[in-house]
Amino acid sequence: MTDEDSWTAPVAEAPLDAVVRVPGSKSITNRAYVLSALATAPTRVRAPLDSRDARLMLGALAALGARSEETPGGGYLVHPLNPARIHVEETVNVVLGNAGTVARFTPALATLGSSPVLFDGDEAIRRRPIGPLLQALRDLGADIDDDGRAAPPFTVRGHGGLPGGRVDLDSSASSQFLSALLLAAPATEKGVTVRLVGGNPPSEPHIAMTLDMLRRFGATVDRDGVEFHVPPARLSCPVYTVEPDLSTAAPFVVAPLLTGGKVRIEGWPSSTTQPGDYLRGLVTQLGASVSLDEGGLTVEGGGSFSGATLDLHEVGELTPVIASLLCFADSPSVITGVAHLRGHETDRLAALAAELSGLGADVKDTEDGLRITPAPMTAGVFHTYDDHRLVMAGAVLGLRIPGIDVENPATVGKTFPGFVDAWSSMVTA
Ligand SMILES: O=C(O)C1=C[C@@H](OP(=O)(O)O)[C@@H](O)[C@H](O)C1
Ligand SMILES: C=C(OP(=O)(O)O)C(=O)O
Repeated sequence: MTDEDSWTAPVAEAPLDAVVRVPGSKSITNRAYVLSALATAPTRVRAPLDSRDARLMLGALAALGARSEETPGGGYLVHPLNPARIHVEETVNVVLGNAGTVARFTPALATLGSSPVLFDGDEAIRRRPIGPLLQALRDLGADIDDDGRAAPPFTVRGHGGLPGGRVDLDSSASSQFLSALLLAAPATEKGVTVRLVGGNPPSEPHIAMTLDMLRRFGATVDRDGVEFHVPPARLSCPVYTVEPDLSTAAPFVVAPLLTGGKVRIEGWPSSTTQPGDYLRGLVTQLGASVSLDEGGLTVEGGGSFSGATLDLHEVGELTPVIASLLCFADSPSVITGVAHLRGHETDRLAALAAELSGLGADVKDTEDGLRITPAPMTAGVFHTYDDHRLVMAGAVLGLRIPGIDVENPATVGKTFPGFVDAWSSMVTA
């Protein structure tokens, strides 16, 4: 049952036997759009994600002077940024929603124009970290006015280009700070050399994704440990095809462990930088059998599984779904390495501890993760804090527990507007 406010997640009454298609990767789509806007000729982005975050990115780029048009057969043709289209004196608005990729990747682009650009979004994005990125952009020559808030709303005043140069960056709160500097680097006058200081950035696969996609658009990228160098470059990539989103696939991949039977995810790439590929190893460790062929990934599961100690530092966005899964293990689990999740869409560690414990499991948030001690769980409301991945986590619980009412299911539209239908079809297939 779905109404505007809640959705009763379906229980799997029998082992699953389903084939699922998930939409394009948010992270690849939004990088492809940014790089297309910085290219010298239009790029056709094929099979992109169509969701709130992806639309916000297209909207931001349009506001900054890079228009895009839908192409027959799906996807978008993204035209290069034309800084001259931004009129002096008029303030341009970029709407961030709660999209980390839009908030972190687009401010550098506003330095290329010649008018003030105001960045703001949902209440939640005002609480997410961005200060070290704004400071690094200033160090590279950007003119940014944030009234000392180190948060949206802030204004970037374009002066027709970003000088670039060497900069130290603490990217420990989000890998997106580093990705943002690297994505913009080819468009700077001197290129950019970033030296990481502070703690190790999370989400290493997303950094690898940034480097890989820069290279595909023709940039040169050198990495020497904690130092990255990207010289100025003329970017181009006539066609870019987006992979399915393997993080969005997470609840579907783990489902057979809870229900038995099998689920096939179509289009799983044989080689990828996406963090979601970690799931293949994880579900194997938990007793599923997994086979990857040219057409996709098949996961077959069933039976009980033991808890695990997992460092999810590199794949933090998978935590909500994995935490729900581990509530059904036959021994306790510990998740570490994800302190930065307190600065995601919501404080995910606090939210998961509250919601999973509220339904009966014993889940505690620690300084950098979760301690999960399984216990019988019962029906109730699973609050989602306007976080798409909490909707997915609630759906996973519902496979085994009747009466899980997932609050505000529409918020899953950040990355997968069709999630509720796709999930229900999988469960009833
Ligand atoms: O660069 C990206 O596309 C992303 C990087 C990660 O951010 P953090 O490093 O802030 O966790 C990830 O969690 C987010 O969903 C997408
Ligand atoms: C952290 C996430 O999103 P964002 O791109 O807004 O950072 C996420 O999708 O889990």
